Amino acid sequence: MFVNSHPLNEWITPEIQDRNERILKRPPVLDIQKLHKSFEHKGKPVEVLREIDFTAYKREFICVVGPSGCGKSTLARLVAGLETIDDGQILMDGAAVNAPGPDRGMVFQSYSLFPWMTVKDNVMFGMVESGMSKLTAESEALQWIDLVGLEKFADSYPHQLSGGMKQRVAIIRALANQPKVLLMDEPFAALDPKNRLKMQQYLLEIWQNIDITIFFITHDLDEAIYLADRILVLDAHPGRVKEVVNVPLPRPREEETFLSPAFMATKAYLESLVHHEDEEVEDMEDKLKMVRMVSVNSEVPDIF
Ligand SMILES: Nc1ncnc2c1ncn2[C@@H]1O[C@H](COP(=O)(O)OP(=O)(O)OP(=O)(O)O)[C@@H](O)[C@H]1O
Repeated sequence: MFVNSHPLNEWITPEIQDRNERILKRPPVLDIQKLHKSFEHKGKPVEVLREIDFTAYKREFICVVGPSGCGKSTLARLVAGLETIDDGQILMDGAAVNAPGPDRGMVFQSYSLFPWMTVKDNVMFGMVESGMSKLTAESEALQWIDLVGLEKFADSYPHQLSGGMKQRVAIIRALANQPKVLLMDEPFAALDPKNRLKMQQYLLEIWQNIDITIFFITHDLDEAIYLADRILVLDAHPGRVKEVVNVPLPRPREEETFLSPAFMATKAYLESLVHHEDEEVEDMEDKLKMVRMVSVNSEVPDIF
């Protein structure tokens, strides 16, 4: 008989299991089906994504990780409707994606704010474009600006803001248009570790308070574990789904989450999936053993 002995199962408590099951019963929001994508390179097609199948459910937080060049950004751009699909399909609430649309908001690493507009005008922009009156858009924009603590900067220009502030504006600008899915491609990669953590905390807080599914690309495993309900792990050349990992961590997540044995076990497991798979399997087993010892002794040794 097949026995399910996934290395992370021991960290899945009944509460986490219950939450995971509830998420999978929600309506699917983003449904990627048998997706293929190739690019031309020196006159020849190079396959970047092969047969990607993945479904994200309402209010789920998904992170996508994988080795450099495995097609993470390409996948985000396909979902955004910025690239054409070669084969397969992407459905948003059951409707095929073939162009950008207001149901998908986007935030990238490079701050895509309009430099000639104030913070308030940047946030208002999409709402006014979609037909909202300037007065209503302004009042909504100010509420969003308050939500991320930037009320004193509503009339500032992007160049007067720090990197973290700019990303807060980029996030609320995307959210102000009420998308169903927020696509984020390495949004915090340019920030220093302290500001990065702050931004992750902001994002979790916002996400917990609004009805949004987040599809977040990162190469940072700590970031993925801290944020996600499930992590889509891609393989490279061509990019394929290697595994979808359920994150065995309760919510809300705190800073201490990074030190928990379940976090460390998840990181060790993801490292074994993402980096040099073959030679690191034994190494991962050692790390997982160590994590088990730590949880028994409930002390965190310096080696972590
Ligand atoms: N417009 C394009 N034309 C040709 N090749 C492209 C194009 N966009 C991406 N590629 C190629 O597709 C592959 C996947 O790129 P992509 O940026 O999606 O990977 P990634 O996983 O996001 O990488 P990284 O983690 O390094 O950012 C790379 O080999 C890249 O050179």
